[in-house]
Amino acid sequence: MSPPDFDHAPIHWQTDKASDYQDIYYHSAEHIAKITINRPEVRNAFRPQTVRELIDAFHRAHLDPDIGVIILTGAGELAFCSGGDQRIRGEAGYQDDIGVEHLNVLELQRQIRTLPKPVVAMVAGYAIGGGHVLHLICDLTIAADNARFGQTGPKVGSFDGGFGAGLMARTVGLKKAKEIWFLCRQYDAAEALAMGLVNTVVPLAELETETVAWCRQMNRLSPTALRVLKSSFNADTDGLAGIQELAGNATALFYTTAEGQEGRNAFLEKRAPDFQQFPRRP
Ligand SMILES: CC(C)(COP(=O)(O)OP(=O)(O)OC[C@H]1O[C@@H](n2cnc3c(N)ncnc32)[C@H](O)[C@@H]1OP(=O)(O)O)[C@@H](O)C(=O)NCCC(=O)NCCSC(=O)CCC(=O)c1ccccc1C(=O)O
Repeated sequence: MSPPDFDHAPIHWQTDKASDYQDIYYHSAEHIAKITINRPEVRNAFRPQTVRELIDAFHRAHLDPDIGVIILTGAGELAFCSGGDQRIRGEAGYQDDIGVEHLNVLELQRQIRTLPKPVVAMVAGYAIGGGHVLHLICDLTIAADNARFGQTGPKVGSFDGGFGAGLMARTVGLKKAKEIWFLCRQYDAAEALAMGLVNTVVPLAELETETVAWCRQMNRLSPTALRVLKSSFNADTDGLAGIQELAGNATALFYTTAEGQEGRNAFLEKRAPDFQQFPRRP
């Protein structure tokens, strides 16, 4: 008899009743937060309000010490996200309720990169345009077998020359990244797996179960090791901001040591610090 598979057991999400999001859902259970773009009528395209709410939800999951891993997904089976809502695209960005034009998804991208917890994209259906970039930014991607991936920028008069181009090239290689952007083709889940764009492909009916299993496995590991690894993977791509994130982790760890605390204590006690007591390790 095989042992019980707790990783794939059902999960019972708690809905957050306190938040008044219009465009997203926030669920949590077992140290996992699940953030869902809920605009299925437009294949989960985002508007400035959607992005504002996503930033708020990620901030919340970031600050919650009970959350170890975050899932980003889209409502329904037809799409993860179809990028910026083209119906409200103005002359210089996406218009909010009072007509101000934004490209605030770029802020969300940076937030997911620097958030010190693993973020997993759970993709059913289309991940297209800015929605494709969002899954790319996430640390891992679990795809359903109905997933379809691609960029449309040069077709609809847009492009993402930041992470959308640079991180794509580092993920799938330069030639493939240029193909994705220059030809605006769509790729099925098997092709995405073959080019290293996703981590695994599962039947649609098993998408959430498998994603949760991966999250449960990560939640059993050292949060500090995962945190420092994430910033290490991102450091060179993200330049000084990446080094800042990695170094910030070193500073936070240093603060927890007696050596780091000696400096603070000496200042508060108005005496000279005694760093001679600490070893110069090889
Ligand atoms: C996603 C599709 C391939 C799905 O096709 P299909 O299943 O056949 O459904 P449709 O009938 O086409 O769509 C159903 C319904 O949804 C509407 N819709 C779909 N996508 C959008 C959208 N992005 N905006 C608005 N509305 C959308 C569609 O019109 C239908 O509505 P009806 O009323 O029923 O007609 C297909 O829908 C598709 O190709 N969609 C468009 C994909 C696209 O081109 N997206 C925009 C890419 S550009 C972008 O995302 C920029 C983002 C950004 O902010 C940015 C800015 C600066 C730098 C970087 C970025 C960045 O990329 O992040």
